[in-house]
Amino acid sequence: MDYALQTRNLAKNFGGFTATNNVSLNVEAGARHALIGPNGAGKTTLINLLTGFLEPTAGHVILQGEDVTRLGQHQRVKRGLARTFQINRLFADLTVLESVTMAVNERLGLGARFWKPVGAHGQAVEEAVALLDSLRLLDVAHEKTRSLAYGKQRLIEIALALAMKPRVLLLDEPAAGVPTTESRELFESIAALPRDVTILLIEHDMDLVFRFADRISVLVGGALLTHGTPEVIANDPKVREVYLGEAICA
Ligand SMILES: Nc1ncnc2c1ncn2[C@@H]1O[C@H](COP(=O)(O)OP(=O)(O)OP(=O)(O)O)[C@@H](O)[C@H]1O
Repeated sequence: MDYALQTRNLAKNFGGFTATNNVSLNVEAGARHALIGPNGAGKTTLINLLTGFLEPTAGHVILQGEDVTRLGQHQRVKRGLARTFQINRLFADLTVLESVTMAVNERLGLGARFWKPVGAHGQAVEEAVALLDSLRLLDVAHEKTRSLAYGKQRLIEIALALAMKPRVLLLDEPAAGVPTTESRELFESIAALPRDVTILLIEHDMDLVFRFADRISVLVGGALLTHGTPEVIANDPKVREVYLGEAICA
């Protein structure tokens, strides 16, 4: 099996509290893999361990077969790991095209030269335009990011992560705070991303998870409860017990 991202017996303690408990996760190359679990299950902590924002207490993170446990965040990005955040991190006063061009520039090592006219960096602009086109965002290219609907802003954050040309994209609640009317469209755009980008997604909205994911891992109390296809997860009594009272449907 070809895995894009794996953890081996990963653990994280905060003082005497175990937030990540011996997690061995396998994310297949090309998968749309969702990480679910109740509040406080340790999903964000696990993502932070994967990106290198947090150092594990024990265990390993393996990115495309390479042990990256000792590498910093920047080095993991260079090796193809990108993420989005739960909170909005856009520069409100830049246009969509300026924002994405800046991200491409950063990857190309040209620095974040957002004070220069975007026309100054032909290659980066061309690439940014192609990226916006693939996400059906060209019509808003010259609008300020702050003027856009929140669902579109979240999509632009994904565009910024894609500008890093990742092999693995970690999406931390991309639909958080997005009205239901917009979240469907947002997920359609995420579902249409090319399969050469593996996606690991944290999402609370079970309806979106079951529409989107082809693999699901369930975290409870910092440990992996189970994993499998959406059908297997939806019919697992252990999972139903955890989500008692919440709708789980395949
Ligand atoms: N820096 C920290 N110091 C101490 N405890 C922490 C820290 N970060 C997280 N925790 C604790 O670890 C547990 C897991 O938190 P985490 O944010 O990873 O869960 P989550 O599954 O992402 O939750 P949610 O769905 O609510 O975002 C929680 O009990 C949290 O209080």
